[in-house]
Amino acid sequence: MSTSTFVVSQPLNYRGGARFELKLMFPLFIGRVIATFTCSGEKEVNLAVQNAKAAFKIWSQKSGMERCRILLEAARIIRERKDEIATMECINNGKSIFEARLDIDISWQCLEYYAGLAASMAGEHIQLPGGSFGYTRREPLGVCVGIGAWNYPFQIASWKSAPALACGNAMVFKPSPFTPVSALLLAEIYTEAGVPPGLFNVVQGGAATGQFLCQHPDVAKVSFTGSVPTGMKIMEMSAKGIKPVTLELGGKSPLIIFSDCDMNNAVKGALMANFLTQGQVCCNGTRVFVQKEILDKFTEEVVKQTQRIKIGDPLLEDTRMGPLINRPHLERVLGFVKVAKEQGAKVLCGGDMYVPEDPKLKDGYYMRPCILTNCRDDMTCVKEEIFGPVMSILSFDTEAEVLERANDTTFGLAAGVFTRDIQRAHRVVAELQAGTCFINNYNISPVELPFGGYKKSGFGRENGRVTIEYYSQLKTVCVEMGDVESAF
Ligand SMILES: NC(=O)c1ccc[n+]([C@@H]2O[C@H](COP(=O)([O-])OP(=O)(O)OC[C@H]3O[C@@H](n4cnc5c(N)ncnc54)[C@H](O)[C@@H]3O)[C@@H](O)[C@H]2O)c1
Ligand SMILES: NCCCC=O
Repeated sequence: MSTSTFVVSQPLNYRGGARFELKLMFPLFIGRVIATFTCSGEKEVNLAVQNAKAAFKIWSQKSGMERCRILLEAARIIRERKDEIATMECINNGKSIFEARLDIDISWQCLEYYAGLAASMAGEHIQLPGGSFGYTRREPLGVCVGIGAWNYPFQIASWKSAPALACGNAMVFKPSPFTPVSALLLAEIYTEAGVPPGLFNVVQGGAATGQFLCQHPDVAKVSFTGSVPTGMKIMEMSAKGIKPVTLELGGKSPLIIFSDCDMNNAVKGALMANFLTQGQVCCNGTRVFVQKEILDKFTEEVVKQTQRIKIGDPLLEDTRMGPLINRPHLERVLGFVKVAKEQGAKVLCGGDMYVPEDPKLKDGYYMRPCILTNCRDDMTCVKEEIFGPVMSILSFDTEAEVLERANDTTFGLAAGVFTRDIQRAHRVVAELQAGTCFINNYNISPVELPFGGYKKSGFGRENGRVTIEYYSQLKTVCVEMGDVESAF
């Protein structure tokens, strides 16, 4: 597959175990149209939900072990087709092939993890007086909807569908219209692995399609990944149907670097916290607080390493940064850099458009990764989610001061701390108002650990054992072994 020739010719909607055609939208890769499709309307959404309902009847009757075997087989197929899926993801999103492979690894690991839990899902037995007893059953919810963002298309589809299917649910998934391609591969893999046709469906489209899904009376739950403003709308629509929601939203996370840190690791951590997927990562630690004593040394080293990041064709092995998702987004990110300068920040590197020498990449939405210094907490670049490769460096004196400033945000997705002082590390993370905290690392995603936000970054969790609770409901059964003692 090559950067200049890739075009999708197969249909991009998936219902009842097969692809079906609709045409109109035009996702781009490096400035070129790679596929066309039309948004699913009310009729298509309804058909997908009906297909999912029919498949749910079969799937929910299977034992945990039976579901486990099929999910393990799907994980095996993903592993076997890793390079092909990663290539598709790279073209779908623009992230480097190196990173796309990591995303696919995390995806099959997620399926494997929930396959394991499917077999061990169980309720409780509770002894009551006189030989009576009660027990609980963990039951699926029904048809769940997954709505995804464009930054981790395959991984988001996996993180939502794996726990949903493990619990016995069916799913209708809507990818972002900017990255419609790779969720289809997951749908085909589930079918090949043996799920009933219709268990995992893909409907393509934007806001209107998403609304049809959220408002559908036969949908039992919505799991959403995306921005805070859209999250509010999803919650409002779900509230009208009393549907449980999981909201994985945006962030503006702090990364705190104390002067006693291992400098090498802290610099590597700051790069991991800011420049994966061209900086388009929800949990990025974009507010980098550095203790005054090491500010100059840290800044010098982080700039040096940022300037070495290889930007270019994401399909090449040594590329670490591809193009941003589209032109409006690139312009938005560059706009943040412009405002930062106007507000007094100093650009130490990058922050401008980048035109690769390779002529086939010339229409791509590239920018050079940017480091801003002289930042203040009240600047726009420090307060708002930029969702691009822009790191803001802020200095601090004391632990108490940095904690107050780190928590001074309406977001609460993630946070990180670098220090060699183990007691300080735990004391600081205990005070940080964030759903996911990293000590001496950043932006790693072990599927065994729950991931999700505090405050406006959302609620509910993905990954980890706890997610079973977000895709199932508890039934209590009370069993009388004696006679009824009537009050009447
Ligand atoms: N917390 C997380 O796990 C996580 C992960 C990835 C991205 N994000 C966040 O996602 C945002 C970037 O993604 P985006 O630009 O795709 O977000 P977005 O909110 O614009 O869109 C997300 C999805 O919602 C759909 N949508 C839009 N309007 C809708 C509506 N009214 N009803 C139903 N669906 C609707 C879109 O088509 C898309 O599929 C950032 O804020 C980022 O932080 C969060
Ligand atoms: N590695 C998963 C990050 C999800 C947020 O964008």
